[in-house]
Amino acid sequence: MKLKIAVLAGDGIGPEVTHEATNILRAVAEFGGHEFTFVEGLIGGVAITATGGPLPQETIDTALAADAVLLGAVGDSKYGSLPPDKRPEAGLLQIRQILGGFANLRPSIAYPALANNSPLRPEITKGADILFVRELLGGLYFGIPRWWNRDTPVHCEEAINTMRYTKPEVERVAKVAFELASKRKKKVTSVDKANVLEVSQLWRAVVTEVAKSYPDVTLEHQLVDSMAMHLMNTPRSFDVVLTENLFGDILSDESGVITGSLGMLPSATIGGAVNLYEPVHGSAPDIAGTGKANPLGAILTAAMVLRHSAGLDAEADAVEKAVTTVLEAGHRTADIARNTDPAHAVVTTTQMGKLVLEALTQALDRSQSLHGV
Ligand SMILES: NC(=O)c1ccc[n+]([C@@H]2O[C@H](COP(=O)([O-])OP(=O)(O)OC[C@H]3O[C@@H](n4cnc5c(N)ncnc54)[C@H](O)[C@@H]3O)[C@@H](O)[C@H]2O)c1
Ligand SMILES: CC(C)[C@H](C(=O)O)[C@@H](O)C(=O)O
Ligand SMILES: [Mg+2]
Repeated sequence: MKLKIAVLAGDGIGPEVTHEATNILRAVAEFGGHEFTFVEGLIGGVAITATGGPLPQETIDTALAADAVLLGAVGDSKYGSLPPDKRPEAGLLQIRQILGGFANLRPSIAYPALANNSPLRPEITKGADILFVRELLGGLYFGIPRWWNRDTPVHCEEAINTMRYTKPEVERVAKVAFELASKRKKKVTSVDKANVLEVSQLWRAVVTEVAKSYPDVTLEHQLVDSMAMHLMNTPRSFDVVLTENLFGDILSDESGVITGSLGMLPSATIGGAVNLYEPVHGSAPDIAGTGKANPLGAILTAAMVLRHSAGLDAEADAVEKAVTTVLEAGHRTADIARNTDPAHAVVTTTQMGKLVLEALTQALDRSQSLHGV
């Protein structure tokens, strides 16, 4: 099959982890005789430096002409004092809006091999397998009005963001959550703040209505504050967790504790003109350029590209299995090296990428010989 992938590596560790993810995609293409092409584009701080803005028109054109967009991360403290609409992050929000995907899927799995890396006890995390469905185009991120009443945040006395949702916006993302839950453990936990916010009351009413079309799926509602606590206390009790934009941003990072590291979490955004794939983590300026970045979130994101944009489910499974194999063999980047066997040296970003590539190549070789190819 043919797949044109726009690669927007971005800032900080973005290019480091994206490089490992594209290596995996190239290997899958080579083995299967697929034609994957990669077209690079600028976004974030690197785009500001090169062109003056965080999302050049050329990048928009590249992304819209692609079958899938693979993004690393954006964010650079150099541009930290710019107003929100000029910062690197604005490029990310704009590309999300332009591509139009509204359902951001963020799986969070407790890998048995990483059970001792989580600050949570293994008996709490064991078997946890959560899929966050985060609404990505609404809420406080995009609501109008938004402003501050002077030129800079330092001098302003008042600032406004608006949390706004319409019924169709909630309906369409809720349907995605119920569809996915009906193929999993058949439970949706909808997160809101309906005890205080009108927007959340609308959210709850619409989700309850959508649930009626999925009688085999159980729906529960949780208020976001206690949800943050339940997530750490009983992660195994959740299946699909449906949230508005900001609540999903916060809770999905929190779920990195279940997996063992934020660097392990992938995501895929579906429902728009072109699917957008990005690891959940940011540009991690504290470790950029040190070889400490964990590429597994980006590699697992590549697996989501294979599943959701290429229809290559077996290959996606093979990439995920290769990650598990490498973890089970004891290999660790620094972020997942807590309580590990001291016999295993901590590996760098590149070494981890190579290890997954080797495990994947071996698995693909085996499956080819099994099928007599
Ligand atoms: N999708 C994105 O592009 C995205 C997502 C989140 C944050 N950001 C941006 O990134 C910048 C830094 O934000 P932050 O520090 O709050 O969040 P971050 O996700 O970049 O980092 C949080 C912590 O997790 C660690 N970490 C993150 N990814 C890791 C990985 N792959 N391997 C090992 N450790 C990893 C970092 O070292 C840091 O200690 C900000 O400018 C923010 O806006 C971008
Ligand atoms: C960088 C930022 C705009 C982004 C978000 O808030 O959506 C990030 O935190 C994420 O989780 O993808
Ligand atoms: Mg986030």
